[in-house]
Amino acid sequence: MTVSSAPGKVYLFGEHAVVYGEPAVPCAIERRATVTVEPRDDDHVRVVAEDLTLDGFTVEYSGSTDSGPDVDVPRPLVQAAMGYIDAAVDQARDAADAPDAGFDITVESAIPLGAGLGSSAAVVVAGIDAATRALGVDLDPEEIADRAYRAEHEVQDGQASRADTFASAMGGAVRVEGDDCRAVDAPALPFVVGFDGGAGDTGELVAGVRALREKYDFAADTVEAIGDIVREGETLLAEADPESEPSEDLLDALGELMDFNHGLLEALGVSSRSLDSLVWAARSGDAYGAKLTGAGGGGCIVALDPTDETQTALQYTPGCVDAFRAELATTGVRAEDGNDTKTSEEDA
Ligand SMILES: Nc1ncnc2c1ncn2[C@@H]1O[C@H](COP(=O)(O)OP(=O)(O)OP(=O)(O)O)[C@@H](O)[C@H]1O
Ligand SMILES: C[C@@](O)(CCO)CC(=O)[O-]
Ligand SMILES: [Mg+2]
Repeated sequence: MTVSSAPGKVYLFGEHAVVYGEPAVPCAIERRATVTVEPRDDDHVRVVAEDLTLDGFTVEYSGSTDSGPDVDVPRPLVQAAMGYIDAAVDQARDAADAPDAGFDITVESAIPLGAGLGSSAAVVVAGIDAATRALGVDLDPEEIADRAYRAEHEVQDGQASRADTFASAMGGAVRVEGDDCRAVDAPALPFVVGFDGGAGDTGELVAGVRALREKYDFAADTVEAIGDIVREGETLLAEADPESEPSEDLLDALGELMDFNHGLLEALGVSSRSLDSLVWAARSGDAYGAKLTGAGGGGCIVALDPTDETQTALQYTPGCVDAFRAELATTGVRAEDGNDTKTSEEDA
């Protein structure tokens, strides 16, 4: 049996624009998805995913995952629920050159679904790691990131960046611009997350931005302006000492850029009334800045505040179902079963 976990993420800056080649800075956070894989003697795949909104279900199917499972649930719902796991299974079979490998898979996750914290990327990254290790293949985190990107790209109809999957596989703060993905040395930022209990459809929201960008030059300019915000923000991060607490000046400047970034995302139509209300609650709670994170439509906002004030303000805001501090996850994908050669090599 192999068990792997991978973290979710918040975007300090740059979601959506990253799909069109602008840079983005997502940061992995200590909320993880854990995938347990047991190889089977046949070619069946059996998935237990208790956190899915279908109230938890169990399916069993054989052969190619293309044919889909035979269960009594509307097909689009199952596809939405199963697409990422299916794609992770396909990637693992391909990496191990074992097209007929079968698995029993259990998914457990502390990352709310569709809420902008990268639940899909974490499940795919942890799933590929656990399933390839179950087949005796040990991929390095960069290769898992690449395969997880291909999985998200496929499920999201060709509309995905490498940002979520790279952050989840590598951990820490990262910078992604097209195919160029790298770690960023950043001080530990005091992230506070507010959750409105909702979710957005990543594919639909990305398609909406794409349509606006094609219709209006000023929408294309807005996407580029988000890229300018990211470039400004990464200059600030590069000047900061990654070993020290972030200074008040740095938090002030980053917060201003986050507020601006949220405004541009709002203009591109991916915010919502409840996300805006959480953003404003965080700002009046004394956050240095606040913005939606991830695809938007509903879900989470991220704010910067080293004190408890923003979290408290969010907790008292109608429509906020959860508010918590999100620590930077310094480790990306990792084995939870003691069988990881990646970690043992580092230890040696
Ligand atoms: N615990 C889980 N078990 C099984 N599948 C999951 C789980 N968590 C997420 N998924 C898969 O990921 C999908 C949600 O991914 P989606 O990209 O829409 O949102 P997200 O990744 O949470 O947010 P964002 O991409 O905006 O950061 C779910 O529909 C499901 O297919
Ligand atoms: C909206 C988006 O930029 C982030 C979703 O977390 C989509 C992507 O990068 O694939
Ligand atoms: Mg996602």
